[in-house]
Amino acid sequence: MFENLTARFEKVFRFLKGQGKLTEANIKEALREVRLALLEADVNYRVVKDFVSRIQERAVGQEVMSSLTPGQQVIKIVHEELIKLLGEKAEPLSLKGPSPVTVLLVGLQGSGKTTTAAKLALKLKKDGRHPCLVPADVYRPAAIEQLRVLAGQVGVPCYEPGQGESPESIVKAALNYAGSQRCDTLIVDTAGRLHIDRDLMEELRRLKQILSPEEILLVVDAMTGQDAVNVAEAFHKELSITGVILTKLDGDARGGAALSVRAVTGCPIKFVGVGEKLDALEIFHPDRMSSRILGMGDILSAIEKAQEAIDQEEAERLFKKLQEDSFTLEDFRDQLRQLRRLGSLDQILKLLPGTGMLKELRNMHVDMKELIHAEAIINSMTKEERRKPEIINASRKRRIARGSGTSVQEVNRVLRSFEQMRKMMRQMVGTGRSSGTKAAKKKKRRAFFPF
Ligand SMILES: Nc1nc2c(ncn2[C@@H]2O[C@H](COP(=O)(O)OP(=O)(O)OP(=O)(O)O)[C@@H](O)[C@H]2O)c(=O)[nH]1
Repeated sequence: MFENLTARFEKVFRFLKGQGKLTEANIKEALREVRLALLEADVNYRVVKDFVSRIQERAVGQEVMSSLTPGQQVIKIVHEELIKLLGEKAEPLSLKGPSPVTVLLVGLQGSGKTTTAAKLALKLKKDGRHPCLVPADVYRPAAIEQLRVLAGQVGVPCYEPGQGESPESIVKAALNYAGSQRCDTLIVDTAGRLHIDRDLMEELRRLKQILSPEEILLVVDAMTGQDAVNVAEAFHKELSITGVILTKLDGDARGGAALSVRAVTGCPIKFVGVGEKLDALEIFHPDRMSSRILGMGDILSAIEKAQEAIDQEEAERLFKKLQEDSFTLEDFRDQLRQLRRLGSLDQILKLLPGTGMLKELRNMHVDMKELIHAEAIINSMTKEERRKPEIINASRKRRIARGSGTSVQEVNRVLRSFEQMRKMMRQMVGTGRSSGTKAAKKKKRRAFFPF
């Protein structure tokens, strides 16, 4: 998402930076490009018009014209205005009411409500809360089963409705159920329709009345572009939603919904869904998103993602072993496991400045299958072989390949990677004999474990 928009912005910025002195005509030309880029990204027309005119007003003013770096100043203004458009700052969930507090999830069919309910439960659980899932979508029985399965995967309780129970009765019973399970937060998944209709809105209003939810979050599919904004406007009018969760931001939607929803409805985007996996829900940070869209990267999110996946203590332990030259194939396997947890390296690369433009990096990804094979190969070795790989001769290689269901070539590849890594490390740290200063050693360690 946003790739086209980012490429267009980068082009405009190159043009602006290339001008020693900016004239009003230059700025107008650049802003014409900005306007076109936003319209092509499916941003709401009114939003684009206001956004561009705000930038124009500031860009042709004193602030820029008298500056020594006018191009940079305009870029700064675009960045600031984009942050404002996206909502200024991250808006956390408000879960302060008496226990259990309720989060009501609403939205059209297929927007990702059920998945998002489970993702949210996982996030709250990680934050130390005790959420409970409530399926109130009685029109699609599979939705109840889907939520029950997801609750099992996330490890949170899920209320089981009785046969033919109405949504109103489900949520009333779920309030008692939450008490019995010592849950402090109810996350209620409601029914979706293909279009907004009267019956649905009335049902949602009744649920709202029973539950007095702290949060009513509208789940919208970013891939639906302008429609997402219309849906948000309609739900807000009927239910006074407290926030929006934009799903499928990992897809190739043009991004218009993300850029218009806040401006059109006045409701904050609180979370974004960035994948089908249950941990693919992120807090929406307007400043980080703005940097990402403008091709300035989003280093903070990249660091957070990597830190979540990498066990720092384990990384330190492995580094120490490398430094002491006592790194074995067992340690190599531990490291591969960490890499596997990192999962989508390509997602992290996308968050780094400039890399969005590099095609080869964009297409780069950690080949999970290869990592799994490498682990199986190491698992098929004896303890002695893992500690002293030099004893692995041709017949041992054949045995290891058979045992791991791979080939001798693959075994050779793993052994080669392991050797290369050791060699590289010896060069970097001088086999632990390096008498570098503490700071130099720290720098070397960073070079190896960039996170
Ligand atoms: N790529 C991607 N897929 C998502 C995301 N969120 C949800 N999905 C997928 O979207 C599809 C629909 O999600 P559901 O959670 O079943 O949608 P729903 O809104 O509950 O649908 P109804 O119960 O029919 O109203 C599923 O295949 C999800 O895996 C996301 O952030 N990214």
